[in-house]
Amino acid sequence: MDTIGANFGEVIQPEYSPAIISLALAAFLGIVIFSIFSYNRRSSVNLPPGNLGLPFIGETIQFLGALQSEKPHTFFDERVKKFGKVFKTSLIGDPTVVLCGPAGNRLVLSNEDKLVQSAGPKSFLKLFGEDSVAAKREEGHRILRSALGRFLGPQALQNYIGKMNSEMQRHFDEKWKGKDEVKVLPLVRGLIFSIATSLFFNINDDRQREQLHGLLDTILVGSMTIPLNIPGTLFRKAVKARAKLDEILFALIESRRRELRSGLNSGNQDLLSSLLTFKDEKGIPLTDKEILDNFSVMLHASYDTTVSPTVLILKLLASNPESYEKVVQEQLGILAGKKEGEEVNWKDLKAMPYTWQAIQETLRMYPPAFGMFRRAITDIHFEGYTIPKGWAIVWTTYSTNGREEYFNEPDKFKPSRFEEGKPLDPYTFIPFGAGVRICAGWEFAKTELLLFVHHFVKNFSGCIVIDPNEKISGDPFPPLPTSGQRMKLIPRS
Ligand code: HEM
Repeated sequence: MDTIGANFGEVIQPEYSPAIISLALAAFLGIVIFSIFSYNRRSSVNLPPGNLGLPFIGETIQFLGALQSEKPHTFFDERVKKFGKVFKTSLIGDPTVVLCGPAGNRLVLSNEDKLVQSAGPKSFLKLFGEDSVAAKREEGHRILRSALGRFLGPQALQNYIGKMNSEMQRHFDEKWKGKDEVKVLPLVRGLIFSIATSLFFNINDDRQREQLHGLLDTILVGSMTIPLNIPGTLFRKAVKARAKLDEILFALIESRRRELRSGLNSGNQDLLSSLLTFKDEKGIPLTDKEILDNFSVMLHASYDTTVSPTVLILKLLASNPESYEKVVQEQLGILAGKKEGEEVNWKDLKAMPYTWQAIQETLRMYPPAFGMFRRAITDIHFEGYTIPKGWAIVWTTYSTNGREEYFNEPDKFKPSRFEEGKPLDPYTFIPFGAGVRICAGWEFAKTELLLFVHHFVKNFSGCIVIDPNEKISGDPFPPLPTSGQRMKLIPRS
């Protein structure tokens, strides 16, 4: 694993075995004891076929190993071939049923709080917070979604597009322009993080941004390890980083509260103001813990997921000149209607259908999220099998996105498959999930990705990926070029 955060604040050296081993150990330490009792007791029910793997460890190593490889879908493909689209396994300490294909996706994503509820690894919950939108359920989840919706909905986004534009332009001016060659991944990481800190907290100071970036990286590393809070572990480091992050963010909360009280801030300036001024239908504001946990989860959820398609779309366009030319023509058409220095606006984003098709095709070929875990809250009967109450359930993008059954010539980059008037079968293309837990930031991500491509085309007439065969793999997810994707740039004259 690469050293993460080496350029920022705290330098983090991976001193222990990688995430995959830690998670296996976590399983070994007995998180699954419950599960063993549970499925032995229920041996009379018609469980789906599959392999529960090694005692305690289950198939966690194979699962995370596949997600870290160039072919992350193999874990699912091999088992679908052997057992069918509904199979059992044991992952990260839990007996698990994986549901593949649109019918399985529909079952999980349209039955939140009826048949299933959110569930995630313990280390993740501890570090990102039990009061975050990703962890809360039922009414608590609904309230947090509506609090975040004030900041992430299309109405609010229209107010932030100017800020996103200036972050992008500044970034290209400072880090890309005048260079013959760049390493894309670290640059895009910096850009996406800067946009988050600017729009979430109105932090514009580079040193403070770098400090937060270092803390987030430490938390991300720790969230995929054994949740052992003892000196020397990566988890302990992550817990300390989360405490430091809270300290910084709490100071921001206090100072913003003062500004809001004295009328110096309008309440819709950024995510911070938006959460501080939110009240639910009963007039109850969010607690400080809810605000902090949601900052933490928002920083995480908006980061690598967006970095991955932002980097990979350049690779895919560079190797598909016909598609690249169409994107260029669309973007130049928009620029032609602008005065010197005038930036694109919300209306212009609606006039980028082909660019959006190319982004969707990138998300299809390289889904940033493999899917998500849920827990069965009742016995579920599906396709002749029973998924026992308490078992984990996985829905996955990898069961549809790359399969010939749903996408003709799935290995080819064909943005036209997303053309208007060519409806896709429901639940076959769901990079952002679906239903009540659909990604809260999907429109934010769409705006960021469209603006990134726009600014790239505005500044460069072309690019060449130096190593077109560079490995793309997750650590354990989302997919990223392993050497950072070096590219030659051709400036637009
Ligand atoms: C291309 C970029 C992104 C992708 C592919 C993506 C994908 C996803 C997926 C698959 C989920 C889980 C859905 C489930 O549990 O079934 C999710 C949840 C979430 N995402 Fe994103 N995401 C992206 C960007 C963002 C951004 C930019 C933000 C914030 C600004 C964000 C905020 C969230 C939040 C808060 C949740 C939790 C929602 C809930 O549990 O109700 N995401 N995302």
